[in-house]
Amino acid sequence: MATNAPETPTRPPAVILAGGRSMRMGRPKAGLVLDGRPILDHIVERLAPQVGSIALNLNADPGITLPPGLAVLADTVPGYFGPLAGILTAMRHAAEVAPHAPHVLTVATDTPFFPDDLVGRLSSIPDLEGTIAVAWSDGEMHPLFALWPVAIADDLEAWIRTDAKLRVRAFIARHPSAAVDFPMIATKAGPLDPFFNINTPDELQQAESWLQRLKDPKP
Ligand SMILES: Nc1nc2c(ncn2[C@@H]2O[C@H](COP(=O)(O)OP(=O)(O)OP(=O)(O)O)[C@@H](O)[C@H]2O)c(=O)[nH]1
Ligand SMILES: [Mg+2]
Repeated sequence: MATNAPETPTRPPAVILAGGRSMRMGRPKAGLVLDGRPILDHIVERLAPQVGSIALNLNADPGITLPPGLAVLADTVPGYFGPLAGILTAMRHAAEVAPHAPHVLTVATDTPFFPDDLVGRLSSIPDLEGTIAVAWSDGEMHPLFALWPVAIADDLEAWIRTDAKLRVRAFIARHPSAAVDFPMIATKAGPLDPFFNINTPDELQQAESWLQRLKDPKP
């Protein structure tokens, strides 16, 4: 989605990762509805103030009308090679739409409570250039929430074409990286991990419950 903001290091291009098969959910996660609205609306709303442009990485029809103006990108290396294929697609897209942007941001379509200061904090690490800045919370890495140097796209493509396991963490370990820790969100029902992600119908119900708690006044 085009916004009026220029592409600067603090307003990077962004890609929403939704290219998986959604096997556990049983239907495309990009087509989920949360709080009566498409989950993509929640994601785009949170992302738009933080980034210069937004595209959506998808490999199948999500079965809904997409938010207007969202560029849709199929994997540049087709064959469901996993999230790294989505990250590569994001890097290739960024190189096209924002040739001077050193990084591209990725977020996942199934993680609706991600921080509204995600980009600000990821891009504030020292020596950002050439570094993968990755979100953490509660002692866990969230490797799909990261700023990726576009310059490592060819290395990633070679890795996808040759590595058997295709683990995102293993790819990150090949490059300089920095961890940025995000706090839990306080709710009346206890702490909510901002990177709570929805994989199953049960987790979709949990997300609905968290949303109602977030609407309550802060404890
Ligand atoms: N581009 C792309 N993205 C993928 C692929 N596999 C998973 N992803 C994305 O990676 C993220 C994490 O994957 P999961 O949460 O396991 O989603 P999923 O693979 O669709 O769901 P399951 O089939 O239930 O594992 C999600 O945003 C997926 O859309 C793939 O082959 N290509
Ligand atoms: Mg998966």
